[in-house]
Amino acid sequence: MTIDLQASARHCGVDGASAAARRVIAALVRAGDISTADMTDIADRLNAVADDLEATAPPLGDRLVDMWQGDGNTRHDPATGPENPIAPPLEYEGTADGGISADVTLDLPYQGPPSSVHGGVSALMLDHTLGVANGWAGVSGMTAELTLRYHRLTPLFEPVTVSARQVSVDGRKIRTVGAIRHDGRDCVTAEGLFIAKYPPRPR
Ligand SMILES: CCCCCCCC/C=C\CCCCCCCC(=O)SCCNC(=O)CCNC(=O)[C@H](O)C(C)(C)COP(=O)(O)OP(=O)(O)OC[C@H]1O[C@@H](n2cnc3c(N)ncnc32)[C@H](O)[C@@H]1OP(=O)(O)O
Repeated sequence: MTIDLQASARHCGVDGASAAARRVIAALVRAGDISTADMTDIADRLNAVADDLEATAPPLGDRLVDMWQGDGNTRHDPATGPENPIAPPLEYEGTADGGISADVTLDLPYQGPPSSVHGGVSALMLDHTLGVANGWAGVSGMTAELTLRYHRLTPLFEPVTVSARQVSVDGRKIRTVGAIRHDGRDCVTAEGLFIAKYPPRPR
């Protein structure tokens, strides 16, 4: 059974609020302390929003069940989740080689070297993309090993393509490869070993 590639993003509800929070995160990192904004006032207003959210949040167990509805891709993960403000978010489509890919432009919250993507962020995007490529191919598992090679800097502010495809399934061992590319050149390549096992979803 393959999975839906895109968690259906909504422009209202928590997706809309998460998109707004994503803007706030990027705007804060762009502003820094050399902005003319009154950061004390901004902190007060953001804390007021957090107070509202915390006062009305469901019990954690209920939210975990809600997050893990269905058997396909998730809506809350830190790579694609439309309801997670720290997700870029990646939006996948299928590719002719049976894999998946997403075009994404990252901004300052994801910076490592100057004007370049942080290596850990690249690792996050590739781990998740290899995992979803497995789901797309029909046999998925948990990451046992992820080997990355950083060939050149991955730029911020310009579109890059994150892609992956499943290469083989040997018993419970799944091998998957992927890359982050810019302007047709590899910035980061990945090889993953996944083991066909998943902890049960909270129900
Ligand atoms: C997020 C969940 C979504 C679910 C949705 C499903 C639908 C798909 C849709 C959407 C995809 C979403 C995409 C998510 C992407 C993110 C993925 C992650 O972040 S996963 C979290 C990080 N990974 C861990 O935390 C694993 C922790 N490790 C473990 O739990 C175990 O070590 C595990 C499961 C990897 C293996 O444990 P054992 O007990 O089941 O199996 P044993 O018997 O140890 O190994 C089986 C075979 O594999 C080899 N093996 C195991 N680990 C190895 C390793 N690190 N290197 C080499 N070989 C290894 C062993 O030597 C053995 O080989 P021999 O059968 O004897 O030939």
